[in-house]
Amino acid sequence: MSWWRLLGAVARPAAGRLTVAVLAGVAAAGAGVGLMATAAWLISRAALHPPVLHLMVAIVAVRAFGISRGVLRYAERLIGHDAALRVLGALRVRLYTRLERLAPAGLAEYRRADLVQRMVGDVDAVLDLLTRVVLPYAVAAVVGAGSVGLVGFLCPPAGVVLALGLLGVGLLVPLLQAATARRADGRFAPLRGELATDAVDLLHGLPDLVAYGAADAQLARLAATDARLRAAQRRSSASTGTSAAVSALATGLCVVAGLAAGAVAVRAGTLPGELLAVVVLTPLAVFEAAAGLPAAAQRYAAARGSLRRLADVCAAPDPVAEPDQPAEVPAGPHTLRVSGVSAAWVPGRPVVHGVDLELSPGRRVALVGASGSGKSTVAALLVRWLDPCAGRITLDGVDLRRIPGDQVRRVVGYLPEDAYLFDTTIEENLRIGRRDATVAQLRAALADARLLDWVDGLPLGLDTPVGEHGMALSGGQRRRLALARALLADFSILVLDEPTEHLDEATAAALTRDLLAAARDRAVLLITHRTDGLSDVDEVIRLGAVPTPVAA
Ligand SMILES: Nc1ncnc2c1ncn2[C@@H]1O[C@H](COP(=O)(O)OP(=O)(O)OP(=O)(O)O)[C@@H](O)[C@H]1O
Repeated sequence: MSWWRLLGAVARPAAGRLTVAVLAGVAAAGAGVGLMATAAWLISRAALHPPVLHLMVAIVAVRAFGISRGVLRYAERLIGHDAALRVLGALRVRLYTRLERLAPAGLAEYRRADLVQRMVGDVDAVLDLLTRVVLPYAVAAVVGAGSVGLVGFLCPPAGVVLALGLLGVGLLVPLLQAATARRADGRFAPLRGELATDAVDLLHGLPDLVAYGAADAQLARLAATDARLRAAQRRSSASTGTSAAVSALATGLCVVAGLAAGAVAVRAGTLPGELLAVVVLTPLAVFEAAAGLPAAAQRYAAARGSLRRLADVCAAPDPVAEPDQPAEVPAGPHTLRVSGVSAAWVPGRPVVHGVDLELSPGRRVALVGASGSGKSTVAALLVRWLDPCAGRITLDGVDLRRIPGDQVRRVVGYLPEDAYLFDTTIEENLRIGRRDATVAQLRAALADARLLDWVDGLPLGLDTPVGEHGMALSGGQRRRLALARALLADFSILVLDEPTEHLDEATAAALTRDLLAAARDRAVLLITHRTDGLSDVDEVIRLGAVPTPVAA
């Protein structure tokens, strides 16, 4: 998807508001030009001492233009920002929805900090694009054309001078600026993404970097990226400064040239003397409206770089293809059957081969194997984050490829090894599983995960904050809380990925026992490194080996 298509798609619902903002901007700038023209005429005319009644219309017009200019400018800002913020919101939702669809397999090539930079900084660039590029250019184009018409009507040569000056400031200077600074402006967004990634890497890895004495090298890398960003900013600022100077010069030249053309016209008798000031001073107000155009052109280049990065994410291919004609998820109880399945993250390089397993209500299956043997890949297949490259997975006889991923994930719940706990209360973390759960249901899930006594003993109970990444809890408590959340969501089939990783033997054995008991009549696939303590499961499947029935 190209960046302008993306912008068009998210901006369409706000097109009406944007148009009103442009109209208010045109009216405000028009009032500015009208104020200057009327005031110029009024001063010239007043110098001839006419009866004051002859000046009344102009006096009232000056007042009306002066007051309405401020009011209209306020309206333009208000409506323009309202429209742009709506577009921003729509773009953020679109990007988030896309990330949701891509995660996790489709995001492998992106760094997290860079994605955050895209979500925040690059999306914000759209605000700049609409309020500081589109609006000023639209307003300057309309007001410029109108003013050239007015001045040209009074004194054609002065109109030509004004038209040339406006073309110079609005088109020529931005084009020259783009030629000198386009590369620098377009590099801002990627360089900011790189800088964010380096900074987050440094912060996360700081203890290891300090322990190995490698912090200086990482800092040097960060400094080098920062230096490249500063160099780009310096180049861009130099070109902005030059453009501002050239624009000011062009404005001055236009006024002088307009004065010369007007004076010639007055001498030739084609322009009444009191209109000379109108011809000379009106361009000042028009150039005020056009003065921001070179900076707008620069912002355009930077915003285009940001939008391209967003369009890249939106155009990234889906890791799994959603069905054209989706099948209904059959009513429970559910049975998931995996037959001769192979899977690859990279096409042509399968990492699991010929896996068979069945998860029917109440059945517990353990999936064991060495690190890297593909256990988590099997989990990804079951929740349809990945489709098999050979073999078949069915849910109650329906091929999983025919069921939309979201619906599969309503039946099959995945509890990853590092289930994320949000930096909020125990209750809010549980409610991710089921938003509308009653307190009794929350307590029941905690009881099933053997966490209720501990929560009841806390001074704040369910309102206890868990800290960033659940750091205020022990490793075992974190996993039990994540399990309670999964139980609350009431999936028919639960895939538990290394739930006892990094726990001591006794805690791990107790947790495994508890979670298998808590799953009750649900089907459970327990992925684990540990081969001991699996006496409670019905079958142990060793990846790459023949399945070993443990109990009937
Ligand atoms: N999102 C991904 N993109 C690309 N390759 C991946 C992805 N996830 C896993 N792999 C690759 O698939 C292979 C199997 O990895 P997987 O995580 O399934 O193994 P595992 O048995 O769960 O390992 P561990 O026990 O260490 O967690 C590895 O070679 C890994 O590099």
